[in-house]
Amino acid sequence: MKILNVDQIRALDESTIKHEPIAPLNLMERASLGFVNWYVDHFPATTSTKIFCGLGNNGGDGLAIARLLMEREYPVEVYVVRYAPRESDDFMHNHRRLKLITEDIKYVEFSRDLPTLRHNEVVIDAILGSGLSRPAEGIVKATIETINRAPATVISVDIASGLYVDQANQPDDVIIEPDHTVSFQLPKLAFVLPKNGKYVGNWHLVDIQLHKRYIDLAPTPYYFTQPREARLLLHKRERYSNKGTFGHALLLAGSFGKMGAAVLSARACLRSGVGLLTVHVPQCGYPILQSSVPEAMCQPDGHQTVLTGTSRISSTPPSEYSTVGIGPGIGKAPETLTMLRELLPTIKKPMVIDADALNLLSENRELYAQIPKHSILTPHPKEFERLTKPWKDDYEKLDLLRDFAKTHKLVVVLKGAYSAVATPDGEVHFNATGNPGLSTGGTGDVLTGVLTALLAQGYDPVEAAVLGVYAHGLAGDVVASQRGPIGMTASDVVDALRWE
Ligand SMILES: NC(=O)C1=CN([C@@H]2O[C@H](COP(=O)(O)OP(=O)(O)OC[C@H]3O[C@@H](n4cnc5c(N)ncnc54)[C@H](OP(=O)(O)O)[C@@H]3O)[C@@H](O)[C@H]2O)[C@@H](O)CC1
Ligand SMILES: Nc1ncnc2c1ncn2[C@@H]1O[C@H](COP(=O)(O)OP(=O)(O)O)[C@@H](O)[C@H]1O
Ligand SMILES: [K+]
Repeated sequence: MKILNVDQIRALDESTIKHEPIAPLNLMERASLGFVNWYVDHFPATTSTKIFCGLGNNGGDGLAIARLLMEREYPVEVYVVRYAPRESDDFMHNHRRLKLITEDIKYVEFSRDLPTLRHNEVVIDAILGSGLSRPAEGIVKATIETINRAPATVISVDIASGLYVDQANQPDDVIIEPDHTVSFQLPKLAFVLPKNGKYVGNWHLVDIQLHKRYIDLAPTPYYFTQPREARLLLHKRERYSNKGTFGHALLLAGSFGKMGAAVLSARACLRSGVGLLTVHVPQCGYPILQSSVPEAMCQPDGHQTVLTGTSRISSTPPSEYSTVGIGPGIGKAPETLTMLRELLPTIKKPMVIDADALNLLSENRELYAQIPKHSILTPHPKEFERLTKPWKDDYEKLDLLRDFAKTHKLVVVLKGAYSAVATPDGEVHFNATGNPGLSTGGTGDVLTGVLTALLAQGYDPVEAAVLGVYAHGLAGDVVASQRGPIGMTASDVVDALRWE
């Protein structure tokens, strides 16, 4: 699913009006009805509802929502925040229509006009929408502050008032902090950026049949992966397959005290369909891996506690495996850096690079050029900062991410809520699955195992990253639904991986 910018959203609106064709007012009615259908599903008709409307089309939506809820006999109070002398045409039309069914529209010009908001009521925020062009001030600011202080449940129409759709807010901007945002048809870039979490709440999309062809043709680097799209990437298993069909992966993982990372990664790799798996671990990890992951072959390093790449048993060179995954728990010993330095030029196929392998790279940036093209790197934000440089806001971070992936021709998974998969072409695919239960040690190692398995099976690296990140988050969601997010462990995530 595409994520469009604010100009495209406006043009999409116009394109829908022109091509369907539909009158602008009817489109507003459709959007408002979409919101109301969502509302009715979530809040009973006894819910005391206060709707705050601005003077643009977001306010027009608010007025139409008020009328539609009144028709459904919700106890509704309407407050129009009069911050400017001018109203949009569709606002005016809906204002007239609402006045036909109620005398009781309240106008807020001064702080004293603002009502008291209680915990058992719902506030609908339709003050400012995608037309936001400057920070909220004066009575708009006072209204937003009052709503934010209130114990009421807050729902924003389309986007929280004061939040920009696709550009950074300033730290002192006053923005609605909703419990929910109900937006129209397509997600907005602002919804998937970490700093905006409290200005978005839980977000929901209502389909208002905007012009499909416009959406199909609109150029954008940003996508939001839907379950249906992720599932389409899954390869089917042929009836006449054998373990050779699904690749032989080499995982370089673990060091003294961090063998768990190797175990988790290996288990996840096996749970993700790899045909054969060899894990190269320091000698101290040999009995651990052999007993905890009997399905994997284990190759002990020549060194007792860290990886050096040497082995006393005769072994296949890394370049001959279907793919190589490196990083979980390896530490940053000088010998391990030497191993990485020697390994990279020999590998000609995309590989998976994570954790301390990324940190070693960031301390030795001359190695970037040696990373096989289209490899998958899986930094969390701190690791990504080490690989690049600090950013001033989430938008600058996104630019850095796209730039890094493009410059080095890599697939970069920037992990976190809504993990972002950046492609060598400069696209970014945001992932929807996952939850805060995954914020626990070892879940990143699990992801490395998953991605290594997919590359070994011959998945295209971008598809592997999009599908793997999706399946990993989904496993986390399954665990959260069974036992709640708080006690989730990385092992639970491995066990919950499913490929269907
Ligand atoms: N596209 C879709 O899918 C559909 C969209 N629909 C709805 O339309 C909404 C967008 O409507 P919109 O363009 O009228 O914008 P909105 O934010 O209501 O008001 C802009 C006005 O506010 C002003 N203004 C700006 N910042 C300000 C500030 N800080 N303080 C005070 N004023 C400020 C600004 O002034 P200006 O920048 O022109 O000087 C302008 O006059 C969208 O969010 C959705 O709800 C649906 O109905 C149909 C389908
Ligand atoms: N709040 C969250 N919502 C969704 N996914 C999350 C959240 N927090 C963490 N994750 C996921 O959990 C994993 C954590 O990886 P990482 O930080 O490398 O952990 P570790 O190094 O302990 O293995 C990533 O895949 C990340 O996307
Ligand atoms: K709003």
